[in-house]
Amino acid sequence: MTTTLTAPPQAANPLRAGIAVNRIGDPCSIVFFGASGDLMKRMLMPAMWNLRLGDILPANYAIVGFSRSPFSDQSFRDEMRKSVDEFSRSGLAKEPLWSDFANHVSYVSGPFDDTDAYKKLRDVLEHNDQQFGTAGNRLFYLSTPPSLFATIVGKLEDAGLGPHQNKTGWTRIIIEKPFGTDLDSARALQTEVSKVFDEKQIYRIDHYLGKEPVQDIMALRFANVIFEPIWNRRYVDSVQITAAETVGVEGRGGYYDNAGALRDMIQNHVMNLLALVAMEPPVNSGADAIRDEKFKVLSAVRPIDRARVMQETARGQYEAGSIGGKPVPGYREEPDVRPDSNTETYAAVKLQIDNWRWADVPFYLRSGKRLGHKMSEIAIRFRAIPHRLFGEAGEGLDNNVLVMKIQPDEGISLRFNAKVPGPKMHIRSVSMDFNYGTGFGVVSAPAYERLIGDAMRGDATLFTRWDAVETAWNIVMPVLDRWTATYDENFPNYAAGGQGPASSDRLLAADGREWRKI
Ligand SMILES: NC(=O)C1=CN([C@@H]2O[C@H](COP(=O)(O)OP(=O)(O)OC[C@H]3O[C@@H](n4cnc5c(N)ncnc54)[C@H](OP(=O)(O)O)[C@@H]3O)[C@@H](O)[C@H]2O)C=CC1
Ligand SMILES: O=C1O[C@H](COP(=O)(O)O)[C@@H](O)[C@H](O)[C@H]1O
Repeated sequence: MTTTLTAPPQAANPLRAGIAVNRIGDPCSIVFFGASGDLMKRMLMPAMWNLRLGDILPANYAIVGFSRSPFSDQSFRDEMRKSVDEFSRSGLAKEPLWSDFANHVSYVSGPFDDTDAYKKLRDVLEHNDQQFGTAGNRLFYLSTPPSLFATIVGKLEDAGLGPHQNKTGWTRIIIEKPFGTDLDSARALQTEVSKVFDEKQIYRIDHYLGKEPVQDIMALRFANVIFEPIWNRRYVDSVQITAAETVGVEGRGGYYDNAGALRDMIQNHVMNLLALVAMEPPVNSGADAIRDEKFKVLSAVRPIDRARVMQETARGQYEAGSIGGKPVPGYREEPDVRPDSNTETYAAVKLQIDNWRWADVPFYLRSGKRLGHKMSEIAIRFRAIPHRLFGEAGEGLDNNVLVMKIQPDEGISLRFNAKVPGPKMHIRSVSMDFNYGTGFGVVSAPAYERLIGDAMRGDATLFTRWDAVETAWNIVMPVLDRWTATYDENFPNYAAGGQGPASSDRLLAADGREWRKI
């Protein structure tokens, strides 16, 4: 069978020239463990459908859902069609393509610790090789409660589905976050997974890495000559990394109340942003070269002194408030959250990187739920000008700030000072903005599409390697330990819809700085 590539729409905008879709995955069966779950419904199946629409799925593919719910193949397909209709960026699933796609979808029902269920799975995979030409290639996607990751990996091996038992094709595994709940549990999980899979076969997903503006951090830094010379302690005053959300726990209170913002966002997504923005240029653009540099810079993060955790961090928990004019309940009123919960829904941490490039440049990281706006960004604040030429006209000039806007309004913005038109020399801060949507005339694909496609092609660049996961846990552990051990009597301490707790403002004020407004 052959696959036709969809030609990119004709470029009216010169920036679009050269955008081509040529990222077709290898023939394979993809097995989604946790196929009846929330992530599958909202993200993973819509992503598969859009990969099909974009001709990024190979002609020889098969999709297998696996979970306990007793679906037949047909009732699972019907369920998946509903989720595509509701959540796919391409709108309602259209015929005849949907029926063709649905033919490639099947379902295995059973508990993840049941050996017989894996035998059924093995039969389905062998059948797929015959019927769809999937060539023995298998991609297992673990979208299940993390407590089941190790069990599933062990059972795959028991059923003869381990990568080293596969004599005809490749076997890879995508593992959802969180990879562990602390350093020890992450190491224990790694021990179990690595008994069956080699590092090159393991794809630890961090969906932030699949976001276009996050991938663009490397392009901005290493495909331009003007930024890298000033990307260091001589010119940079400080760096702020923010991942602010307006949503609360969205029906995931049971998970979140045992996680909190530090585990849920800082240890993985925000730490990956830090690594990309602070790392040295990799020796090439291969997965290992990039991940070597990410690991190196994370290793250079100064461990937070356990005695100073409360000075170097801030935590918060939201109380009832309003967002976009609508009242929302406090965290402790959310379903499955303990009424006296000590879990932080906001975390801020100040880090230092001990290397030649970044010595003495503070990196301020923050993430929180139920804040005033959704906003993820990296802001590089440059130093003040060394000499004031313009006397009073230059009083109170803002420092230059380069902002990489990850979402929403994906783009890059440079704040600089300019003369206000008129007879007098009056200077004011202005900004030069690039927006991905209008600049390239395309809407970015959701991260899961990019990441699943990459795993099908064996490109691990946008997945987190074990050494980085371990190092990121190492960085947050002193904070986790101290926060867990100390009940915060001030909780809840910020109103939903606001800027976060006052303690977070004090963290920066102590250094004579302020957070950017959310
Ligand atoms: N949902 C989200 O927004 C996000 C989720 N994630 C991660 O994705 C993963 C999945 O999350 P989510 O979809 O929300 O979880 P859900 O709780 O919605 O789904 C869990 C899935 O696992 C299945 N399952 C659970 N226990 C068993 C078992 N013993 N045997 C067989 N199947 C079982 C369930 O099947 P059944 O109900 O049929 O028993 C269900 O399909 C988690 O690792 C989570 O941390 C990461 C980022 C965001
Ligand atoms: O991994 C997670 O990410 C989401 C935020 O993702 P975004 O793409 O909307 O920024 C967060 O809501 C969730 O709690 C967390 O588990």
